[in-house]
Amino acid sequence: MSFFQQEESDEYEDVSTVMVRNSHLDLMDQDILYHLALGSGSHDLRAMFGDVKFVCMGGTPKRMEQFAYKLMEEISYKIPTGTKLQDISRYSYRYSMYKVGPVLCISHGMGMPSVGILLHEIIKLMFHAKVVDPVFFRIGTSGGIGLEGGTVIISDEAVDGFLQPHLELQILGKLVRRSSILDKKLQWELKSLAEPDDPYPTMIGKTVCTSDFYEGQGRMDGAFCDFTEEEKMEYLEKLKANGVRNIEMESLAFAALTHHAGIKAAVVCVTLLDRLKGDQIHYPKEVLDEWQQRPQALVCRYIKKYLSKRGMILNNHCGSINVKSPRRFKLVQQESESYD
Ligand SMILES: O=P(O)(O)O[C@@H]1C[C@H](O)[C@@H](CO)O1
Ligand SMILES: O=c1cc[nH]c(=O)[nH]1
Repeated sequence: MSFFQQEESDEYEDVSTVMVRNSHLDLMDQDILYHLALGSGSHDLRAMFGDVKFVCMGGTPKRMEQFAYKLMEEISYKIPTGTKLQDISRYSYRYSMYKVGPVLCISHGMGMPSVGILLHEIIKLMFHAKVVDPVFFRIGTSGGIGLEGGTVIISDEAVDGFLQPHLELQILGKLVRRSSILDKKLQWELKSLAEPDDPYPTMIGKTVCTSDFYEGQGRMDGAFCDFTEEEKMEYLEKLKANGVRNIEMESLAFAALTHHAGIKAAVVCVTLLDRLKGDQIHYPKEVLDEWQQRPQALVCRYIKKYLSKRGMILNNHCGSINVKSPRRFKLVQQESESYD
């Protein structure tokens, strides 16, 4: 029996809207989500985003646009002929955001400061829109530890370079720690969706999150390097011995901030190389593009399964859904531009 069969739908029953932990927001007459080019005064956030169930984030605008179109196909979400998905945050010139029925697909840029700013604003967006129990995913890339390129890792824990499971923030000149906890059950549900035919392994493991791609990840090919090959290998072997499967740059902030907001979240990354064998990412673009789609495929299966189980897979015309569904997905007005 699969995980999904064992855990019947009550595990997913909607129970609460997203809460922010900031009483000051109540005193503001409007909240400008500056980096999203949205605001509670300028937009009807409830009407635009009230039906969101999943928020998917990844580094680049292109990946997230590609993911949005993949989802469209998978959940039969239609937009008017001759139009294309609109980048809702295009006027921020920071992040890109696409909405496909109940799924938001957003680029988060590189590193924890970038994903942290985005999470503050997306969590507030969920709050203003009165979104009920959303699930957040990061679909990313990473360096493998003793694993070949193309391996999919579902993070069971996000830790820093000292292997500590918390995010350290400097707030008002003081160090504040937030636990970087990810939802265990969600990890196993995702793992259960890896198919025997997938031509690559999918595994659960610990993820190290660093503040830098080069020296911070023990690379010797940056502009600077003050350590030896032996010191580098000693560190990477230590990570391996401690159950670390991959290294990337966002999971710690992603896990800590979603956990602080009480949001269920998962990090799914593909490895682009084995860091025990080298530093440079030398695979052809086509190979890397295909690898990047692997975490997307897993998350897509999860979303599809969730929606199918509730009779929420969309019908064949714009934004409508089955009558069984308790909520209606909204079609954010799409641009009247033809596909490129
Ligand atoms: O989601 P992405 O592919 O951006 O994640 C990793 C971590 C850094 O943002 C970036 C470094 O190349 O890739
Ligand atoms: O080695 C890698 C590859 C992708 N992203 C990272 O942060 N590190």
